[in-house]
Amino acid sequence: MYRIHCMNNIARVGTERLGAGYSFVDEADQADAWVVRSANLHELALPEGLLAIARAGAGVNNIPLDACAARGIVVFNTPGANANAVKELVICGMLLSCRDILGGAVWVQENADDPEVSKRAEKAKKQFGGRELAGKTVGVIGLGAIGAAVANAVIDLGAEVMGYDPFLSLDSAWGLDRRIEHVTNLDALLSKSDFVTIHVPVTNVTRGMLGADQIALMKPGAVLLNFARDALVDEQALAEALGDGRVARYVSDFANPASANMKNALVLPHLGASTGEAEDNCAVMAATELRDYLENGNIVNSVNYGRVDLGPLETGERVALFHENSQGVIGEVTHAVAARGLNIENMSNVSRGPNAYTLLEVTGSVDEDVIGELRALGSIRRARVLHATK
Ligand SMILES: NC(=O)c1ccc[n+]([C@@H]2O[C@H](COP(=O)([O-])OP(=O)(O)OC[C@H]3O[C@@H](n4cnc5c(N)ncnc54)[C@H](O)[C@@H]3O)[C@@H](O)[C@H]2O)c1
Ligand SMILES: O=C(O)CC[C@@H](O)C(=O)O
Repeated sequence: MYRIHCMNNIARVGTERLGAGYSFVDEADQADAWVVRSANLHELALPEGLLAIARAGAGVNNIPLDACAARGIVVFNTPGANANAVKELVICGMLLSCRDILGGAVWVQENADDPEVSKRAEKAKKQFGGRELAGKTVGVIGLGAIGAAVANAVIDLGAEVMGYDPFLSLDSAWGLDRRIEHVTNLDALLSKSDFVTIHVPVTNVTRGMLGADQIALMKPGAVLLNFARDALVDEQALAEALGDGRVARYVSDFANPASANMKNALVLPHLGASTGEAEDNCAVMAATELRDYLENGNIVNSVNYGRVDLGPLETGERVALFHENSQGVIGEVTHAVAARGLNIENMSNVSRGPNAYTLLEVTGSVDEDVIGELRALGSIRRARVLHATK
């Protein structure tokens, strides 16, 4: 029985996906794995027995990835599972910034009791008008699951699209509409776009990537949309640009004391992934990843370890080893296993920086002595044996 602790509530289809071999515990330090949405894990102690963390969502800036990797705690996310929900809200944000739709709706509410409201509406409406998205240039920074979906959608609405992503994956590239102009210079995108929308993860490299210098390059009257993370933008510099009208609007999914008080800003309470469909997708994907790791030793969609996939564990046993990425470790491991009369049928090894993971499929019985011997090797940080259950 594996014990799961949910740091945030996740959709029921996800907990059901975990199934009979799983129980939910209230105490984080008693769990084999954590499931999390946006809770900040940076300040929490990582319990000795914690094997994995699944982020039901895309962004992992709330999780100490390196500290987890060093301890052999695999961190997963759910790539693309909430992308459609975010795409729809980004399009909504663009359209809301084109005309004063919210102002118009408030005007109607305020005049609801006036029997002359329909006549007066025809006069009042000119203050809420604006422009169309069609024919404008939209600059998309980051063409992953969300950015690519936004780029394709706005091109279908008649906009011109410039896309910037120096690390574009082959999968994303295949899915992009051919009419999207691929730009390699962020400054060019900023100076030509009527709408700029950012869809990159926040990392030590991207933090503050839209700083005062980049904001100064934006086309006068442009709109900036940020449904990725607030830390990507220098919001103090942006407040000044919004104040003097150089940037017309800021549409952000991240309420904080700075953005909530900005002039000409439309700020939402982190609603991008808040649809039933996205929550279900994320919860099911997170649960599937956890099961595959806990039961089979496979690592799929991890953000701090490479991919290992030996398929389902149907017969025999597997040994999962986290170790230093250093010369001679694999030799020591295979030697120790062979000395115990176990035959390695299949094996996969991945490394990322100083950390490595090796999954061995063996015939023969892996008893506690073997595991104890492996653990005694100086380079091994965590060893676990997995038994076929069928
Ligand atoms: N508002 C929300 O509720 C919500 C929901 C989902 C995701 N997000 C945020 O959006 C981000 C993107 O999500 P996604 O699902 O598209 O992730 P993704 O991993 O599919 O795409 C990110 C893209 O950014 C690109 N990139 C990385 N560094 C870059 C750089 N310096 N310049 C340009 N491109 C760069 C990558 O190559 C990748 O294509 C997440 O990391 C998360 O922070 C927010
Ligand atoms: O869980 C959420 O509600 C937000 C998730 C979102 O920010 C993400 O990065 O996937």
